[in-house]
Amino acid sequence: MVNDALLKAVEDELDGAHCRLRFADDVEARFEADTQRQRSRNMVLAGVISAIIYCLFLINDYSFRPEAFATAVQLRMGVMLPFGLSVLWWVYRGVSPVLRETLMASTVVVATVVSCLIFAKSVAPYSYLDVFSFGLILLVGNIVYSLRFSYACASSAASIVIILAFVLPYEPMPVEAKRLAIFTIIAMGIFSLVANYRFELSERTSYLHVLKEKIRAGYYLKDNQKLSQLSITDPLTNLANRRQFDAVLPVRWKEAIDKGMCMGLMVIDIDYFKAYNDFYGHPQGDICLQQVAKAMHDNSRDADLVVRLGGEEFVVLMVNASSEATNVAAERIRASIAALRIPNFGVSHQAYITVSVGVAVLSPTDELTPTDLLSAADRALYEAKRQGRNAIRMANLAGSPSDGDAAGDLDRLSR
Ligand SMILES: Nc1nc2c(ncn2[C@@H]2O[C@H](COP(=O)(O)OP(=O)(O)OP(=O)(O)O)[C@@H](O)[C@H]2O)c(=O)[nH]1
Repeated sequence: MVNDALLKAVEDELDGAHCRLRFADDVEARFEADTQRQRSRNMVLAGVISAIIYCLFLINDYSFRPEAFATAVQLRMGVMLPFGLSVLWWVYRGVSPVLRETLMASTVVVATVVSCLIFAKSVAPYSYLDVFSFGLILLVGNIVYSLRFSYACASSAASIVIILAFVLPYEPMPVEAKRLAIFTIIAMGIFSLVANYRFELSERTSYLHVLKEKIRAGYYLKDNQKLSQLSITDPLTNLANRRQFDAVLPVRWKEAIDKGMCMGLMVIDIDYFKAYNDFYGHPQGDICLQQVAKAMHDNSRDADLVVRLGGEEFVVLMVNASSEATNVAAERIRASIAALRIPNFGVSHQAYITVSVGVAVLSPTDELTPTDLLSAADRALYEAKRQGRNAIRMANLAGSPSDGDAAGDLDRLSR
């Protein structure tokens, strides 16, 4: 379910959560998926503790009804214990929610039957006192297991009917004691069901609140990521903006020093863009900037940072690029923009939009700064403009990996 729909569903549930013990199907499925594992584990732990205590009741069997002790051992250890442990193993392995609740509720009913059989088997004088303890079985199902409310109601009702069926015809027990025991058991059943209801309701309501906050936190995170992305992106061209360039350049510079790599930088400026703007108008100028930016982006490697510094000036930052590779990349960009064949009637009827590129490549050291690289590329751009535009010029830098690159070669490349 997409988060918007889920959030709406959760809010709807919260609006009506004061008495509902089942969510709409989508939210219920999510609730089960999120809580099932922990719930099964809790139930198994509660089941193991209850099984131990159930078996410890053999001590009472031994002292109250020694003549039925053998039967009690057989029923508690030979029937109830294997049945209960099998159910717990099954639940631990993972079953559907319906089967989990049914299996756990069945242990309550089977424990009631087993306890009633032991009780009915004995005619010892105080054996009937055991009936008062049957209410504990209801407490286990409703509070210790915390069965879902409907299963708690069903298993409590079934257990009470079974107890009535065994206790009412049991002659050695005085009528007053029967009445008191049955009242006590029914009262325990009702009180524990009230607690069970409130527990499930608060569990579900808390879950909804937590889920709602989680979904909202997800939104905030996404919004923050979006905002961060916006703050480092040029809105017109979607290229990186100057802020991103200023943040990334020192990092890549340091990385290049550490790894002994060289760094290439192109400063790219659209030729006669003022004339274009004056002739076609500012909105058309924006479209032209977008086309030029796309060509730059499409003709750069993913690892290169393509930046709109401002106006019609761009930068491409290349790490681990030799002079030759940087020049080839610069030429690819220059040629791709010329190939757009965007007419620039502001200059002449034969003119098209072109760019001039200043290139600088060097191996960063602690003695140099990123500004040295930028200034050198700027000076090279000025040269390219001065010598006629639609050209690439390479800065002649001390420390450049190929100082000897001749401007003449670049001229040939660029024309
Ligand atoms: N449409 C548009 N124009 C812009 C934007 N930013 C800067 N400009 C225009 O870009 C033009 C830059 O002109 P100049 O700096 O004179 O450079 P040029 O005409 O390209 O000349 P050379 O660089 O010497 O080839 C100006 O007309 C600015 O108004 C923008 O975001 N959109």
